[in-house]
Amino acid sequence: MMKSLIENQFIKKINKSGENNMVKIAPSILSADFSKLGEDVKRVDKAGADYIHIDVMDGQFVPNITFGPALISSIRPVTDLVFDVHLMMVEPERFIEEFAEAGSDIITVHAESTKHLHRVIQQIKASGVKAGVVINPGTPVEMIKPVLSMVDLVLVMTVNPGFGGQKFITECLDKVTELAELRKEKQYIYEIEVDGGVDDETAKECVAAGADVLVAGSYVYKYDDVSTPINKLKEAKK
Ligand SMILES: O=C(CO)[C@H](O)[C@H](O)COP(=O)(O)O
Ligand SMILES: [Co+2]
Repeated sequence: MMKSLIENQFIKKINKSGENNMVKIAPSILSADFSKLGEDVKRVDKAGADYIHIDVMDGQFVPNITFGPALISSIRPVTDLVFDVHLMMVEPERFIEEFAEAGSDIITVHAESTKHLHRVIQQIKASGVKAGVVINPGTPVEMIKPVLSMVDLVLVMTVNPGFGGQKFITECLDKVTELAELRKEKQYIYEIEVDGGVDDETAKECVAAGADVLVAGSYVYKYDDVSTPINKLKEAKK
């Protein structure tokens, strides 16, 4: 997608106090119907989604296998929405250029997945896309402090990664609050995204803690009319 369009959608909504005016919704296609994936992407686009969240799993970092760059390329023509690509793979540095080429707009890497987090973030930025860092429920914010000034997005996992449809882990919200406070104090520019177990109820807790972007898979795609869950999630900030 055009770089200027990404800038528009991505950064502009962060105002001077470091808080977004509205919450963004990132449906996870992990819960879409893979036999008609393009259609399922179009449906959430039409229903007002902000990002398309794409969960890449390698069967090693997490006990599940999903998509690679070829799938991202194949759905790229279907929508202009930001592709938010969540890499759950060991040593993501091996594939950053391929995922950027395939049409990613944001690539997020797990702090636990590489020995060279700082270098991978540099690599993502050099490939021309936004860079994000992800932390598992068992990982403290302390571990990513050295890279917070470099990233465009911080993703706080609110389930252990690997599967959709798991129960929300409330304790992770303390990290969202900590990241929101740090952003204000240090004038960082990252968005704070939460992923896992998000529905209309847990969304309110996420937004109250300081989340700017809500990933939701099973909650969105269980509805025939996906505008219903997307609107309910957006109401979490009203
Ligand atoms: O990264 C993920 C799992 O590792 C998914 O994005 C997440 O689980 C979304 O699914 P759900 O909203 O159903 O919990
Ligand atoms: Co995800």
